Amino acid sequence: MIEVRDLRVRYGGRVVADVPELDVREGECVAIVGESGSGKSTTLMSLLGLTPDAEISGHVRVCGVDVLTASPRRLREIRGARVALVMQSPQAALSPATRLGVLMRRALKLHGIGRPAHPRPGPKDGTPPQPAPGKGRLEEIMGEAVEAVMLDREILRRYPHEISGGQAQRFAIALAIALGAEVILADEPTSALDVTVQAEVVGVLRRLREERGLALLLVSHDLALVSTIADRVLVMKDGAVVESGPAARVLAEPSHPYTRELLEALP
Ligand SMILES: Nc1ncnc2c1ncn2[C@@H]1O[C@H](COP(=O)(O)OP(=O)(O)OP(=O)(O)O)[C@@H](O)[C@H]1O
Repeated sequence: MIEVRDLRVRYGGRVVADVPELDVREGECVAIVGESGSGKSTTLMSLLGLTPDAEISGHVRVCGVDVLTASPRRLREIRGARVALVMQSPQAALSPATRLGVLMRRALKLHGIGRPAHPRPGPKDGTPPQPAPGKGRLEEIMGEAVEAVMLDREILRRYPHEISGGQAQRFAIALAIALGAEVILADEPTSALDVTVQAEVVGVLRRLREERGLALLLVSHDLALVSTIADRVLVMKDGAVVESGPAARVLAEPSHPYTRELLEALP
C-alpha cells in the first residue's frame, strides 16, 4: 500500500526528513514516533504530495501511484478516496453550520460514490419523479460507515458542535471508510482526546485494520498508544530514522539511546 525508498525532504536546503525505507502493507499499522520537530508530519504529508514548498527526492508509491512524479489530477484521485488523512482535531475542519450527514453526502457525491450507473429517464405520464436509484445506496453507505466506527446513525443529523472530540475523530474515520479508503494516514489522531476516549478511537482503528484490511500509518509522540496498535515502528530524531523494527522489539529492547530516552520519559 505504501512503499518509500530514500525519501529526502528539504526546506530551504535543510533536510527535515530522511527516510531510507518505509513500507506499510494491507492490514498493517506502522507508527512514526519522535519528539516535536523530528520530521514525522513532514514525512506523512509528503506521501500525499502535500509539501508544496519542499524539495523532495526519492521514491514514494502509495496505492500504486508514484507520488513524486504523479500529475496533480492523479494525486487528487487517491487523496480522500483511496488514502485518507486523519488529523489531530477534525472538528475544526468541519463546517459549523452543516449537519454531519449533509457533509458526508457532499463528500461522497464529489467522489462519485453512490451515483447510479445508468440514470433513469424522468417519467413522461405526469407521475412524480422517482428517487434516483443511487440515493438509498448513498444513505446505506453512510449508515454502514458510521456504524463501523461504533457511532449511531443518528449522529448524521447533528451539527459539528453537538458532538464530542472522540465522536468527531470517529466521524472523520467514518468519512474515510465511506469514501472507500484503503490507507489511513493519521497525524496524532488522539492527542487532543482524554485517555478513555483515546482508547475508543484506537479500538476503532484496530478493528478496521483487522476486519477491512485497512493499512494505517500513524504519527504519534505517544509510545504507550503506539504499543497498543503498531506492528512496526520508525523512530525519528532531527529528520533521521534512528531506529526501526517490530514494535514489540523496539519498545521492549530499544537499540538506540534516543529510543531509550523516549521510553524513559513515559509516565
Ligand atoms: N513549510 C515548511 N517550511 C519550512 N520548514 C518547515 C515546514 N514544515 C515543517 N518545517 C520544519 O521541518 C521540521 C520537521 O517538522 P515536522 O512538523 O515534520 O515535525 P514533527 O516531528 O511532525 O513535529 P510535531 O510533532 O511538532 O508536529 C521542523 O524543523 C519544521 O520547522
